[in-house]
Amino acid sequence: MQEEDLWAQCVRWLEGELPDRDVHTWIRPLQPVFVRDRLTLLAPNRMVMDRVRQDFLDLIRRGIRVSGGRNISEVDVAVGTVEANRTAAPAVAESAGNNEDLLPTSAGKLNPDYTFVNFIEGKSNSHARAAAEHVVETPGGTYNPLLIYGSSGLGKTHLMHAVGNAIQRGSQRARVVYVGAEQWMNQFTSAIRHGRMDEFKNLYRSVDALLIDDIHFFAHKERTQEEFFHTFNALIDGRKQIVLTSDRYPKDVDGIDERLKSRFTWGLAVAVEPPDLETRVAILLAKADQNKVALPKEVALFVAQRVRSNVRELEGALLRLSASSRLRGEAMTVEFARATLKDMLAAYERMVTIDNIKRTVANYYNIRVTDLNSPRRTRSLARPRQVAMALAKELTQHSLPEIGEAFGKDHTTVLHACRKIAELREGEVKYREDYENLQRQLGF
Ligand SMILES: Nc1ncnc2c1ncn2[C@@H]1O[C@H](COP(=O)(O)OP(=O)(O)OP(=O)(O)O)[C@@H](O)[C@H]1O
Repeated sequence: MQEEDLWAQCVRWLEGELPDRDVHTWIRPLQPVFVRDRLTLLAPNRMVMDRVRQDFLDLIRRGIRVSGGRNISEVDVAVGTVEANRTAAPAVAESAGNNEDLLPTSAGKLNPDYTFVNFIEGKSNSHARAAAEHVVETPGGTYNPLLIYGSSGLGKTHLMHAVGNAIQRGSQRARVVYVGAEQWMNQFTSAIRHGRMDEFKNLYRSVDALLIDDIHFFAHKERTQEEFFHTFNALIDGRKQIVLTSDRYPKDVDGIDERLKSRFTWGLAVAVEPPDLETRVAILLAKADQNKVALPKEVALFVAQRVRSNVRELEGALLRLSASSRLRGEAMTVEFARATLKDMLAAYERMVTIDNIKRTVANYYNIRVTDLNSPRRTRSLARPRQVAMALAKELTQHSLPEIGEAFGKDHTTVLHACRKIAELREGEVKYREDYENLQRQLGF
């Protein structure tokens, strides 16, 4: 059996064993990588990795066995992603628990494919991209540190590497170090254990550009934060560039020291948002082109209309399409895409109904679903209602009048709600965060 089919079969088996929600939230985001008798499941972030390890790994192992994968002797989970153009080589961003990692020689390598040229620009990421390009022109200048924040799979790491690659190209001698926050912490603890703190400090304080991914990981790690605080100060004082990524605006990350939080936003903190439809189509077409996959525009549109949560999932969909079309020798039509991505699309469609949105929003704001339908206009109800309407417009295929009807309002009220929420998200971090949290809870 093809390895890809083995995983697909295992997922089908798991569907019979687990609630839909668990399959959608924890199992589907995993990307299988088979190397000989070993299966590594790449999780999009640490949270997924930890949860899968804790609650689902045994069941997954059973699923692999009953799906005919008896030759697979080891199954594990790591954080990482399969790059579309290197199917067999997983870029494992951080492998948890490897405390023996030491010093920057073992820091992550810059990914040469993560360049500005390969980064598709859209409304959702143009600020972040412009800021990143500015940093390349004047490293250690005004945008120091540059902090890029936003949900998973939206190109933060890509942009960070693009900065590193460009600085490196500009000066071969520049010492650019990229490292995940977790790896940095492991190196730090390892340096303490082995009495190599001087070496650790010297190395990290002598770089020209330090790129640290996922700094939200520093939350509640006081000693690591303390050490990072000193590294940070030394680099900023020396006018060396720092680039950071985080899954949230730093002020909203609990468990990070206030001094550090404020330093994170000394330079520029810039968000990447989920890409709009046009950008999703452009990304799919560009990735297809890079990988020499003949992807018709209408298929790109079909996929982009449905796979909306993040770019990594778009890449996953493209990978599946190109692998199956090659394997089966079938042309890439919309029908073919519909059949090949059936599971993935079903999960999306199942998740997002207006009722589901109402339930999720009501739960988030601690109000009752019936409050969302009531004509009362108090702010505490009106805002969640507007948020629910805006989510319904963005995440479902329903028209404005249909959404209006579901809330007992007319379509102009829905339109007004969408505009109002867009404006609030633009202007206030709190609204942006609430909206993104809700999108995430709804599977986007
Ligand atoms: N605008 C874009 N153009 C081209 N590729 C993109 C774009 N945005 C994201 N990608 C691709 O999507 C994948 C995921 O992006 P990346 O790893 O940078 O996300 P991230 O925001 O760092 O996510 P995480 O927080 O989970 O680490 C990468 O392969 C990246 O190349």
